[in-house]
Amino acid sequence: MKISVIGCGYLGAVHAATLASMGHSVVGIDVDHAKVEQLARGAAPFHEPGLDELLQDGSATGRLRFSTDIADAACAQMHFLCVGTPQDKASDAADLSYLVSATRALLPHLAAGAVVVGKSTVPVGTVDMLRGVLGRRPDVLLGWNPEFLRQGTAVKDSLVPDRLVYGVDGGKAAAFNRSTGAPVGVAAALDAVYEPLLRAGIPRQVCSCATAELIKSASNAYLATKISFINAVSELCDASGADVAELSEAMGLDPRIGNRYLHAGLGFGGGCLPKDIRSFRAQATSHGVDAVADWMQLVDSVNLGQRQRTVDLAADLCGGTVAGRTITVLGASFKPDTDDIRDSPALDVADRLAAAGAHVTVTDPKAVNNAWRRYPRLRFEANATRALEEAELVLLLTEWDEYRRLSPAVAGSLVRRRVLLDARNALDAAAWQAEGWVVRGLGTSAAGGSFYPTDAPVPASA
Ligand SMILES: NC(=O)C1=CN([C@@H]2O[C@H](COP(=O)(O)OP(=O)(O)OC[C@H]3O[C@@H](n4cnc5c(N)ncnc54)[C@H](O)[C@@H]3O)[C@@H](O)[C@H]2O)C=CC1
Ligand SMILES: O=C(O)[C@H]1O[C@H](OP(=O)(O)OP(=O)(O)OC[C@H]2O[C@@H](n3ccc(=O)[nH]c3=O)[C@H](O)[C@@H]2O)[C@H](O)[C@@H](O)[C@@H]1O
Repeated sequence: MKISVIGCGYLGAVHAATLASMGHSVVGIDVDHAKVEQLARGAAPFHEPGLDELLQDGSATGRLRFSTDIADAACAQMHFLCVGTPQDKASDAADLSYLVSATRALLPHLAAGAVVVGKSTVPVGTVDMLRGVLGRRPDVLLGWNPEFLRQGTAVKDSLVPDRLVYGVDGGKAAAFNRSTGAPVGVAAALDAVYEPLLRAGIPRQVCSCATAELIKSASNAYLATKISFINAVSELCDASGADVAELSEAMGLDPRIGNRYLHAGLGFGGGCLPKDIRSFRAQATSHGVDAVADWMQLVDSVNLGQRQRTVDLAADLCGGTVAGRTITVLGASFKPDTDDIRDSPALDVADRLAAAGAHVTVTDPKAVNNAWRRYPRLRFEANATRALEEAELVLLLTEWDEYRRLSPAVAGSLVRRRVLLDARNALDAAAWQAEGWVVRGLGTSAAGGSFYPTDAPVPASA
């Protein structure tokens, strides 16, 4: 099928490349000339494992090309909208201006009966709004197919997704021919696009556009909820002498709970979860659903609280203040296996430490080039060994494999003081302690012995 993908960032570039790998003829359109030029050369403009190979295959087979000219989308019958929907500068709501301008730009190039499907994450009601933008083109079909890929595993997540969601006008009842049961309209077009995935047994759920929009928002809100829940509990663990890693491992063994997104630490960042929970909050508020709005507010504040908790713990480990201390931060990206620094918890913490007077060196295997210009207070060093030299405190803030594999003995020979704050609870604390390191984590610093306050009243039964 001839397909256009409008917006070739972290989502769109991967979507375009995976569609080409499924045998479709794809043109990716973006307004960013540098990005398009790089993609056209078969080089991903960001670090995403497996993407370079897919781009090169697509270009070698002639099935994948990129352009800055929206007129090049005219050859396609199917168009995927993948532009950004960042947080509005003045509120919690999503900024839909890129979506509106991309749809307006596409409008004059739509063939008769074309299908336009959005993949960007949007507030409920966006499809209805865009139908207005499409205006006098009742022949054009519009639907929503939210995306659930994660950066760092985006190629695999696209080729083997957990599920496909199709939001179509009229929902499930309108998506299939009453007598034959065959899909029609947007559902039929999406089935044709994803035929190899459906053949492999990937489940697809067909629903109304409003439901599809909310499935995506609610999914990210739930993931964020799980993370903030365990992080709130981690604070209780610290206050009571329990260990959150052992706690979450045991909780996760219950299949009704599961252990994924139950890893306590510095919390979530990135270009999606933070802005999506704020957008969800704004949606709930505008629909008068206070419970969801309050819930999202709490999830957000617990998450941001983890950053200050880490800064406070760093000060404790430096004897009360970080001012004048030499600190090394391992990790700058918002999670491992990506160079994306959007709302990176690691950089936020590093910058707060520098603002408090510490001399902070940040190292990262991939994200240094993205970060150094935006954080003038921080010193960047791509080489972890050099970054560790003379440190009085080491913070692990993004758990790249390279840092998980660090030898405590070698690291110990580089630093001035063997003090480690593992804010991702990712390292083997015992192995580091055996090399003379003082190790603290978030919710994992139970020092053995009782934390029962000595002045607490003795229970009557004791
Ligand atoms: N990054 C991710 O892992 C995922 C992102 N999403 C959603 O996908 C959407 C895009 O996110 P990202 O790819 O991360 O953002 P991004 O910022 O990396 O990419 C957006 C791209 O759209 C381009 N663009 C803006 N206006 C345009 C226009 N009028 N015509 C053509 N191109 C235009 C930009 O130049 C940029 O390259 C967001 O709604 C996000 O929430 C959904 C699932 C996963
Ligand atoms: O809408 C999106 O853009 C995407 O957002 C997330 O994907 P992503 O942000 O790429 O990365 P995740 O692996 O979900 O991690 C998000 C953040 O949560 C943190 N995290 C994750 C898991 C955990 O147990 N604890 C934790 O703190 C990570 O360090 C990271 O900062 C969702 O997982 C995807 O399903 C969704 O498609």
